[in-house]
Amino acid sequence: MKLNELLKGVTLLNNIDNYIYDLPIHGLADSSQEVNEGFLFVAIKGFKEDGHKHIQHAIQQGAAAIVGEQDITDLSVPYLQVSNTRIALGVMAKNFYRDPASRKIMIGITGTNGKTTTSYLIKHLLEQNGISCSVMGTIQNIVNNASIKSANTTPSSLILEQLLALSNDEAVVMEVSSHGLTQHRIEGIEFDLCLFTNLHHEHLDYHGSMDNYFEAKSVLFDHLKPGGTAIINIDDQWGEKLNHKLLEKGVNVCSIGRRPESSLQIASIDMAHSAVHFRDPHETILLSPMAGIHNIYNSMMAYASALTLGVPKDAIHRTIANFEGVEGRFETSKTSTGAVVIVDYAHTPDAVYHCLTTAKESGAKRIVHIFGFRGDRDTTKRKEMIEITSRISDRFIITTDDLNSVSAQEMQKMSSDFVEQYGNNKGSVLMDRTVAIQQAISQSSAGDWIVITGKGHEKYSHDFQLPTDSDKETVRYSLNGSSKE
Ligand SMILES: CC(=O)N[C@H]1[C@@H](OP(=O)(O)OP(=O)(O)OC[C@H]2O[C@@H](n3ccc(=O)[nH]c3=O)[C@H](O)[C@@H]2O)O[C@H](CO)[C@@H](O)[C@@H]1O[C@H](C)C(=O)N[C@@H](C)C(=O)N[C@H](CCC(=O)O)C(=O)O
Ligand SMILES: Nc1ncnc2c1ncn2[C@@H]1O[C@H](COP(=O)(O)OP(=O)(O)OP(=O)(O)O)[C@@H](O)[C@H]1O
Repeated sequence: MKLNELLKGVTLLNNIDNYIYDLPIHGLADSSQEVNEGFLFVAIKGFKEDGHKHIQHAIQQGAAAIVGEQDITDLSVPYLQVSNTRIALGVMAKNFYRDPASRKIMIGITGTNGKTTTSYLIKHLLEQNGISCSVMGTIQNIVNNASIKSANTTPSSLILEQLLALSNDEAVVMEVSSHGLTQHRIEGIEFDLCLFTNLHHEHLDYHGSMDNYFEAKSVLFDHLKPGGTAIINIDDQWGEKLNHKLLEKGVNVCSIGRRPESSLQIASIDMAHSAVHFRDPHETILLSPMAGIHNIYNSMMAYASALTLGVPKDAIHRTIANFEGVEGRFETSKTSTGAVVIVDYAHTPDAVYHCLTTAKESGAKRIVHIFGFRGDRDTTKRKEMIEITSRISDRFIITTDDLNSVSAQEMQKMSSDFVEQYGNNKGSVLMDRTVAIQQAISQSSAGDWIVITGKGHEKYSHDFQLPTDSDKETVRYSLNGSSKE
């Protein structure tokens, strides 16, 4: 592609000679390590590194031109200065891959909790009803039915355009994180549906306040196509705020909630059968295929999405029933003594609350909760998490999650202090995650529920005593003596 085509929609801050616009560009890279002959290298000032420091490396690798933010004049290849390289990268990636999103049904989901679950539910409903669907999110990306590892919940704009170009699927459902939004990873993408699940305490280390976090999430809705629909849980206070904001702007909103003004109004929820009765406009019953009130909301969000895209109601009701759940989300095993073991990805106070409450509502007589804190991540949510577990569970064990740059000793001390201060005499600390799980399982009996939260589908990032790589494997090993299925 010629440089002038690539630059459509990009405002340059410096003057370049006209002949440069004819330069052929063979590829785009935002990492100097990925530059090949004839590529354009985009220098990004990141959180850890400054891409501008790698411009010479990119040129050695064969870069034909450089885009950056700094005022640079002495390069051996053309230099194009822009005010924001993350935005420019999005626009150029869209041009380079010829805007694949414009030929697809695009669905974006944001919110603190429920994005992954809702996206898998939507994929299921669409595919069962004849619409092939790619998924991009935390666990993996799935394109043309093949799994592709995901490094981020929301990929960089370059990877996103590459995945979209690869996809032959008719629809794409993607999780859109607040980091992704503030870092312009969806620059240039327009969505047919934008969903808001809820907003709770999370990532305040990054956003500073709930208001900033909300503003970051709201940006997704600026990416709605004209005529697109916003689907919002207005039982969430931030969802209600977003609903007002969008209605004032004249956006189509399908709101979900208990209030009479909800487009899909919940009349009642029957927890025993995971069922929601709603007025649609006549009373309808939707059965959630997964336990817990949070999953009833996730199911309603998916229902509203499929309905808006034209899937008939009866087909949705029929096909939602055979949804098999999502890896690492309330995954259930049973011990030989009749105790229940849950592996769940809850790592926010609200998710922990929902997970433990669901265990209780599902018949737990005694809950043993095993979880840990992530090093270097939002430390302000820890107290709330301990308060919640000490209120709902009968016993809790703080163990190791991802330490990141924090030492095991420091995390152990912090955990012990928190247990002592806020643990209501129910907590203890056992840093080896695998031993904590194994002991809890071996000491359990019928009626006990061992709820292991935080890691869900993820592999361990530390070595532990048992020869296992994830909570699921540790549970299997503790139950059967082997970590394999
Ligand atoms: C803190 C953060 O969000 N970082 C994201 C950001 O990285 P960055 O641009 O700051 O990267 P950097 O390492 O400082 O490097 C700057 C630039 O120098 C370049 N470089 C670097 C080295 C070199 O030799 N040559 C070179 O060119 C890099 O390629 C990069 O372009 O942009 C990258 C591309 O989009 C992201 O992959 C990366 O996510 C990191 C891995 C991350 O962990 N992010 C988390 C916080 C995150 O984004 N999480 C959300 C989900 C949150 C949730 O659970 O809800 C997500 O969407 O994943
Ligand atoms: N609608 C919801 N409301 C509150 N908690 C939820 C909801 N849906 C799921 N959860 C809880 O949050 C955990 C993570 O769910 P899920 O992966 O669907 O959310 P997510 O938004 O994708 O999370 P992340 O951004 O961390 O990947 C679940 O294991 C469950 O405990």
